[in-house]
Amino acid sequence: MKREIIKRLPKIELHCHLDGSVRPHILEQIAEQQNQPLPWTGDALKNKLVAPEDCTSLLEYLERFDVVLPYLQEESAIELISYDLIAQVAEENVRYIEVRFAPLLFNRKGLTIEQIVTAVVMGLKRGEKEFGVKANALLCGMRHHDETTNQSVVNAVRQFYGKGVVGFDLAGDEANYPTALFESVVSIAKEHDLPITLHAGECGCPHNVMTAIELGATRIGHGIAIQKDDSVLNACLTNQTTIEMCPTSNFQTKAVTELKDYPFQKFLDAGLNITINTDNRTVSNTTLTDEYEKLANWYHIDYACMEKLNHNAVNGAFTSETEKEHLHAYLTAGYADYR
Ligand SMILES: O=c1[nH]cnc2c1ncn2[C@@H]1O[C@H](CO)[C@@H](O)[C@H]1O
Ligand SMILES: [Zn+2]
Repeated sequence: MKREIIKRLPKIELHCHLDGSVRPHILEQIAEQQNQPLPWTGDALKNKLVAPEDCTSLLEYLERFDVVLPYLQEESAIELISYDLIAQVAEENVRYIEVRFAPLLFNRKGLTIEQIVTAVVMGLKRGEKEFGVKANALLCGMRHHDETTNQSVVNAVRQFYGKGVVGFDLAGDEANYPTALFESVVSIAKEHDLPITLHAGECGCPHNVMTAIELGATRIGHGIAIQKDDSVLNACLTNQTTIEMCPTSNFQTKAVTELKDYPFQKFLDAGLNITINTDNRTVSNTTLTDEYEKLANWYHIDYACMEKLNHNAVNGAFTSETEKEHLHAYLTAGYADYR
Protein backbone atom coordinates (compact mmCIF):
# COMPACT_ATOMS: atom_id res chain seq x y z
CA MET A 1 0.00 0.00 0.00
CA LYS A 2 1.50 3.28 -1.10
CA ARG A 3 1.66 6.22 1.28
CA GLU A 4 1.05 8.66 -1.57
CA ILE A 5 -2.21 6.88 -2.43
CA ILE A 6 -3.36 6.84 1.20
CA LYS A 7 -2.59 10.53 1.40
CA ARG A 8 -4.59 11.28 -1.73
CA LEU A 9 -7.68 9.18 -0.94
CA PRO A 10 -10.62 11.04 0.61
CA LYS A 11 -10.83 10.90 4.38
CA ILE A 12 -13.14 11.98 7.20
CA GLU A 13 -11.94 12.88 10.68
CA LEU A 14 -14.19 13.01 13.75
CA HIS A 15 -11.70 13.27 16.64
CA CYS A 16 -9.09 16.01 16.41
CA HIS A 17 -8.23 18.50 19.18
CA LEU A 18 -7.54 22.05 18.07
CA ASP A 19 -5.06 22.88 20.84
CA GLY A 20 -3.20 19.59 20.30
CA SER A 21 -2.74 20.35 16.60
CA VAL A 22 -0.93 23.70 16.57
CA ARG A 23 2.03 23.52 14.20
CA PRO A 24 5.32 24.73 15.74
CA HIS A 25 5.87 27.45 13.12
CA ILE A 26 2.36 28.80 13.70
CA LEU A 27 2.97 28.90 17.45
CA GLU A 28 6.22 30.81 16.79
CA GLN A 29 4.30 33.29 14.64
CA ILE A 30 1.69 33.80 17.38
CA ALA A 31 4.32 34.16 20.10
CA GLU A 32 6.07 36.84 18.07
CA GLN A 33 2.82 38.72 17.43
CA GLN A 34 2.07 38.66 21.15
CA ASN A 35 5.57 39.80 22.10
CA GLN A 36 6.12 36.71 24.20
CA PRO A 37 8.88 34.96 22.25
CA LEU A 38 9.19 31.23 22.90
CA PRO A 39 12.27 30.09 24.81
CA TRP A 40 12.76 27.24 22.29
CA THR A 41 13.12 26.92 18.51
CA GLY A 42 13.47 24.08 16.02
CA ASP A 43 13.78 20.58 17.47
CA ALA A 44 13.77 21.88 21.04
CA LEU A 45 10.35 23.46 20.44
CA LYS A 46 9.04 20.33 18.77
CA ASN A 47 10.22 18.26 21.74
CA LYS A 48 8.23 20.50 24.06
CA LEU A 49 5.06 20.13 21.99
CA VAL A 50 5.16 16.42 21.18
CA ALA A 51 4.37 13.77 23.82
CA PRO A 52 7.61 12.08 24.95
CA GLU A 53 8.60 8.68 23.53
CA ASP A 54 8.41 7.19 27.00
CA CYS A 55 5.13 8.88 27.97
CA THR A 56 3.69 6.83 30.82
CA SER A 57 0.08 7.96 31.08
CA LEU A 58 -2.74 10.15 29.81
CA LEU A 59 -1.91 12.69 32.50
CA GLU A 60 1.68 12.99 31.28
CA TYR A 61 0.40 13.26 27.71
CA LEU A 62 -1.94 16.08 28.73
CA GLU A 63 0.96 18.07 30.25
CA ARG A 64 2.00 18.92 26.68
CA PHE A 65 -0.97 21.26 26.41
CA ASP A 66 0.53 23.53 29.08
CA VAL A 67 3.09 24.73 26.53
CA VAL A 68 0.62 26.06 23.94
CA LEU A 69 -2.27 27.24 26.09
CA PRO A 70 -0.68 30.54 27.27
CA TYR A 71 -0.50 31.63 23.61
CA LEU A 72 -4.12 30.75 22.81
CA GLN A 73 -5.78 33.46 24.88
CA GLU A 74 -6.42 36.00 22.12
CA GLU A 75 -9.01 35.90 19.35
CA SER A 76 -6.55 36.37 16.48
CA ALA A 77 -4.41 33.44 17.67
CA ILE A 78 -7.47 31.21 18.10
CA GLU A 79 -8.76 32.14 14.65
CA LEU A 80 -5.35 31.45 13.10
CA ILE A 81 -4.84 27.98 14.60
CA SER A 82 -8.36 27.01 13.53
CA TYR A 83 -7.72 28.14 9.96
CA ASP A 84 -4.31 26.45 9.94
CA LEU A 85 -5.79 23.14 11.08
CA ILE A 86 -7.97 23.16 7.98
CA ALA A 87 -4.91 23.95 5.87
CA GLN A 88 -3.17 20.92 7.42
CA VAL A 89 -5.99 18.47 6.78
CA ALA A 90 -6.64 19.75 3.25
CA GLU A 91 -3.12 18.57 2.35
CA GLU A 92 -4.13 14.97 2.93
CA ASN A 93 -7.61 15.19 1.41
CA VAL A 94 -9.65 15.18 4.60
CA ARG A 95 -13.04 16.19 3.23
CA TYR A 96 -14.94 16.66 6.49
CA ILE A 97 -13.58 17.25 9.98
CA GLU A 98 -15.01 17.83 13.43
CA VAL A 99 -12.58 19.94 15.44
CA ARG A 100 -12.87 19.84 19.23
CA PHE A 101 -11.61 22.22 21.88
CA ALA A 102 -12.39 23.33 25.42
CA PRO A 103 -13.43 27.00 25.19
CA LEU A 104 -12.82 27.55 28.89
CA LEU A 105 -9.11 26.80 28.52
CA PHE A 106 -8.82 29.92 26.33
CA ASN A 107 -10.23 32.49 28.77
CA ARG A 108 -7.19 33.30 30.90
CA LYS A 109 -7.03 36.86 29.60
CA GLY A 110 -10.76 37.45 29.95
CA LEU A 111 -12.20 36.40 26.59
CA THR A 112 -15.86 35.38 26.89
CA ILE A 113 -17.00 31.95 25.78
CA GLU A 114 -18.87 33.62 22.89
CA GLN A 115 -15.71 35.40 21.71
CA ILE A 116 -13.73 32.17 21.89
CA VAL A 117 -16.24 30.02 20.03
CA THR A 118 -16.77 32.74 17.43
CA ALA A 119 -13.01 32.97 16.80
CA VAL A 120 -12.77 29.20 16.22
CA VAL A 121 -15.80 29.11 13.95
CA MET A 122 -14.45 32.06 11.93
CA GLY A 123 -11.09 30.33 11.45
CA LEU A 124 -12.75 27.07 10.44
CA LYS A 125 -15.04 28.86 7.97
CA ARG A 126 -12.11 30.75 6.45
CA GLY A 127 -10.34 27.42 5.99
CA GLU A 128 -13.49 25.82 4.62
CA LYS A 129 -13.82 28.55 2.01
CA GLU A 130 -10.20 28.47 0.99
CA PHE A 131 -9.60 24.71 0.97
CA GLY A 132 -13.04 23.19 0.36
CA VAL A 133 -12.90 21.09 3.55
CA LYS A 134 -16.16 21.02 5.53
CA ALA A 135 -15.50 21.71 9.21
CA ASN A 136 -17.66 21.76 12.32
CA ALA A 137 -16.71 22.33 15.95
CA LEU A 138 -17.35 20.26 19.08
CA LEU A 139 -17.10 21.95 22.48
CA CYS A 140 -15.39 20.04 25.29
CA GLY A 141 -16.16 20.29 28.96
CA MET A 142 -13.09 19.42 31.03
CA ARG A 143 -13.22 16.69 33.65
CA HIS A 144 -11.27 18.76 36.19
CA HIS A 145 -13.58 21.79 35.80
CA ASP A 146 -16.53 22.24 38.15
CA GLU A 147 -20.12 21.58 37.22
CA THR A 148 -21.12 25.21 36.68
CA THR A 149 -18.18 25.73 34.31
CA ASN A 150 -19.07 22.64 32.30
CA GLN A 151 -22.72 23.66 32.21
CA SER A 152 -21.73 26.92 30.58
CA VAL A 153 -20.01 24.88 27.84
CA VAL A 154 -23.25 22.96 27.24
CA ASN A 155 -25.07 26.30 27.09
CA ALA A 156 -22.58 27.51 24.48
CA VAL A 157 -23.27 24.38 22.40
CA ARG A 158 -26.98 25.28 22.56
CA GLN A 159 -26.26 28.89 21.63
CA PHE A 160 -24.03 28.03 18.67
CA TYR A 161 -25.76 24.84 17.58
CA GLY A 162 -26.17 24.88 13.81
CA LYS A 163 -23.86 27.91 13.63
CA GLY A 164 -20.61 26.00 13.30
CA VAL A 165 -20.93 23.96 16.50
CA VAL A 166 -22.43 20.48 16.34
CA GLY A 167 -21.95 18.75 19.69
CA PHE A 168 -20.62 18.31 23.20
CA ASP A 169 -17.65 16.27 24.51
CA LEU A 170 -15.90 15.69 27.83
CA ALA A 171 -12.10 15.61 27.74
CA GLY A 172 -9.26 15.46 30.26
CA ASP A 173 -8.32 13.22 33.15
CA GLU A 174 -10.61 10.19 32.89
CA ALA A 175 -8.84 8.10 35.54
CA ASN A 176 -9.53 10.58 38.34
CA TYR A 177 -12.89 11.88 37.12
CA PRO A 178 -15.12 8.99 36.01
CA THR A 179 -17.97 9.66 33.60
CA ALA A 180 -20.67 9.10 36.23
CA LEU A 181 -19.62 12.38 37.92
CA PHE A 182 -20.92 14.26 34.89
CA GLU A 183 -24.42 12.86 34.82
CA SER A 184 -26.17 16.16 35.41
CA VAL A 185 -24.04 18.12 32.89
CA VAL A 186 -24.42 15.54 30.12
CA SER A 187 -28.14 15.23 30.88
CA ILE A 188 -28.65 18.89 30.05
CA ALA A 189 -27.10 18.31 26.62
CA LYS A 190 -29.28 15.24 26.18
CA GLU A 191 -32.47 17.06 27.24
CA HIS A 192 -31.83 19.61 24.52
CA ASP A 193 -31.16 16.92 21.90
CA LEU A 194 -27.58 18.04 21.39
CA PRO A 195 -25.30 15.43 19.82
CA ILE A 196 -22.89 13.93 22.37
CA THR A 197 -19.52 12.21 21.99
CA LEU A 198 -17.57 11.46 25.16
CA HIS A 199 -13.97 10.44 25.77
CA ALA A 200 -14.35 7.11 27.59
CA GLY A 201 -12.54 3.82 28.01
CA GLU A 202 -9.15 5.44 27.46
CA CYS A 203 -7.94 4.64 30.97
CA GLY A 204 -8.90 1.01 31.39
CA CYS A 205 -12.49 1.51 32.59
CA PRO A 206 -15.16 -0.14 30.41
CA HIS A 207 -17.90 1.08 32.77
CA ASN A 208 -17.16 4.68 31.74
CA VAL A 209 -18.18 3.67 28.22
CA MET A 210 -21.39 2.09 29.50
CA THR A 211 -22.19 5.24 31.51
CA ALA A 212 -21.48 7.41 28.46
CA ILE A 213 -23.94 5.38 26.35
CA GLU A 214 -26.55 5.48 29.12
CA LEU A 215 -26.16 9.26 29.31
CA GLY A 216 -26.86 9.56 25.59
CA ALA A 217 -23.47 9.59 23.85
CA THR A 218 -23.78 8.22 20.32
CA ARG A 219 -20.00 8.30 19.88
CA ILE A 220 -17.13 7.29 22.15
CA GLY A 221 -13.65 8.80 22.01
CA HIS A 222 -11.06 5.98 22.14
CA GLY A 223 -13.18 3.25 23.80
CA ILE A 224 -10.17 0.94 24.10
CA ALA A 225 -11.46 -0.62 27.35
CA ILE A 226 -14.58 -1.90 25.56
CA GLN A 227 -12.48 -4.98 24.83
CA LYS A 228 -12.49 -5.86 28.52
CA ASP A 229 -16.23 -6.31 28.88
CA ASP A 230 -18.53 -8.05 26.41
CA SER A 231 -21.63 -6.45 27.89
CA VAL A 232 -20.20 -3.03 27.01
CA LEU A 233 -19.24 -4.24 23.54
CA ASN A 234 -22.78 -5.53 23.06
CA ALA A 235 -24.22 -2.21 24.21
CA CYS A 236 -22.10 -0.47 21.55
CA LEU A 237 -23.41 -2.91 18.93
CA THR A 238 -27.04 -2.52 20.01
CA ASN A 239 -26.81 1.27 20.02
CA GLN A 240 -24.68 1.38 16.84
CA THR A 241 -22.23 3.55 18.76
CA THR A 242 -19.44 5.09 16.70
CA ILE A 243 -15.98 4.43 18.16
CA GLU A 244 -13.33 7.11 17.50
CA MET A 245 -10.04 5.19 17.64
CA CYS A 246 -6.76 7.12 17.69
CA PRO A 247 -3.96 4.54 17.32
CA THR A 248 -0.82 6.64 17.91
CA SER A 249 -2.35 8.46 20.87
CA ASN A 250 -3.63 5.20 22.37
CA PHE A 251 -0.06 3.87 22.65
CA GLN A 252 1.32 7.16 23.97
CA THR A 253 -1.28 7.47 26.74
CA LYS A 254 -0.81 3.77 27.58
CA ALA A 255 -4.43 2.92 26.83
CA VAL A 256 -2.51 -0.10 25.46
CA THR A 257 1.15 -1.02 25.66
CA GLU A 258 1.51 -3.86 23.17
CA LEU A 259 0.28 -4.25 19.63
CA LYS A 260 -1.26 -7.62 20.43
CA ASP A 261 -3.56 -5.83 22.88
CA TYR A 262 -4.71 -3.16 20.43
CA PRO A 263 -8.39 -3.96 19.74
CA PHE A 264 -8.66 -2.67 16.15
CA GLN A 265 -9.11 -6.10 14.54
CA LYS A 266 -11.29 -7.34 17.38
CA PHE A 267 -13.61 -4.33 17.11
CA LEU A 268 -13.71 -4.57 13.32
CA ASP A 269 -14.54 -8.29 13.38
CA ALA A 270 -17.21 -7.72 16.04
CA GLY A 271 -18.94 -5.27 13.70
CA LEU A 272 -18.41 -2.11 15.77
CA ASN A 273 -18.65 1.17 13.87
CA ILE A 274 -15.01 2.09 14.27
CA THR A 275 -13.36 5.18 12.81
CA ILE A 276 -9.71 6.29 12.65
CA ASN A 277 -8.51 9.65 13.90
CA THR A 278 -5.39 11.57 14.90
CA ASP A 279 -6.53 12.87 18.32
CA ASN A 280 -3.77 15.52 18.36
CA ARG A 281 -1.71 16.14 15.24
CA THR A 282 1.12 17.94 17.03
CA VAL A 283 1.09 16.31 20.47
CA SER A 284 0.94 12.87 18.83
CA ASN A 285 3.21 13.98 15.96
CA THR A 286 0.90 12.41 13.40
CA THR A 287 -1.44 12.86 10.44
CA LEU A 288 -4.45 10.84 9.33
CA THR A 289 -2.26 9.42 6.55
CA ASP A 290 0.20 8.21 9.22
CA GLU A 291 -2.63 6.57 11.18
CA TYR A 292 -3.92 4.64 8.15
CA GLU A 293 -0.39 3.70 7.15
CA LYS A 294 0.15 2.24 10.63
CA LEU A 295 -3.01 0.16 10.33
CA ALA A 296 -1.90 -1.04 6.90
CA ASN A 297 1.43 -2.15 8.38
CA TRP A 298 -0.01 -3.70 11.52
CA TYR A 299 -3.14 -5.38 10.14
CA HIS A 300 -2.59 -5.40 6.38
CA ILE A 301 -5.91 -3.64 5.84
CA ASP A 302 -6.73 -2.94 2.19
CA TYR A 303 -8.19 0.16 0.54
CA ALA A 304 -11.70 -1.31 0.77
CA CYS A 305 -11.31 -1.49 4.55
CA MET A 306 -10.07 2.09 4.62
CA GLU A 307 -13.11 3.12 2.63
CA LYS A 308 -15.38 1.32 5.10
CA LEU A 309 -13.77 3.11 8.08
CA ASN A 310 -14.42 6.44 6.37
CA HIS A 311 -18.05 5.58 5.60
CA ASN A 312 -18.38 4.69 9.30
CA ALA A 313 -17.11 8.17 10.12
CA VAL A 314 -19.71 9.76 7.83
CA ASN A 315 -22.46 7.71 9.50
CA GLY A 316 -21.33 8.92 12.93
CA ALA A 317 -20.75 12.55 11.92
CA PHE A 318 -22.83 15.26 13.54
CA THR A 319 -23.95 16.80 10.26
CA SER A 320 -27.09 16.86 8.11
CA GLU A 321 -28.35 13.86 6.14
CA THR A 322 -27.83 15.81 2.92
CA GLU A 323 -24.21 16.50 3.79
CA LYS A 324 -23.72 12.84 4.69
CA GLU A 325 -25.07 11.75 1.31
CA HIS A 326 -22.58 14.04 -0.42
CA LEU A 327 -19.73 12.70 1.71
CA HIS A 328 -20.67 9.05 1.09
CA ALA A 329 -20.82 9.74 -2.64
CA TYR A 330 -17.45 11.52 -2.56
CA LEU A 331 -15.87 8.56 -0.76
CA THR A 332 -17.45 6.01 -3.09
CA ALA A 333 -16.11 7.84 -6.13
CA GLY A 334 -12.68 8.40 -4.58
CA TYR A 335 -12.12 4.74 -3.72
CA ALA A 336 -13.66 3.33 -6.93
CA ASP A 337 -10.29 2.47 -8.49
CA TYR A 338 -8.86 0.97 -5.31
CA ARG A 339 -11.44 -1.57 -4.13
O1 LIG B 1 -6.73 11.80 24.37
C1 LIG B 1 -7.20 12.67 25.13
N1 LIG B 1 -7.92 12.28 26.21
C2 LIG B 1 -8.48 13.17 27.07
N2 LIG B 1 -8.33 14.49 26.93
C3 LIG B 1 -7.60 14.93 25.88
C4 LIG B 1 -7.01 14.06 24.95
N3 LIG B 1 -6.35 14.81 24.06
C5 LIG B 1 -6.52 16.09 24.41
N4 LIG B 1 -7.27 16.17 25.52
C6 LIG B 1 -7.67 17.37 26.28
O2 LIG B 1 -8.70 18.02 25.57
C7 LIG B 1 -8.52 19.42 25.73
C8 LIG B 1 -9.36 20.18 24.74
O3 LIG B 1 -8.92 20.00 23.43
C9 LIG B 1 -7.02 19.57 25.64
O4 LIG B 1 -6.60 20.81 26.19
C10 LIG B 1 -6.54 18.39 26.45
O5 LIG B 1 -6.47 18.73 27.82
ZN1 LIG C 1 -9.18 13.14 22.37
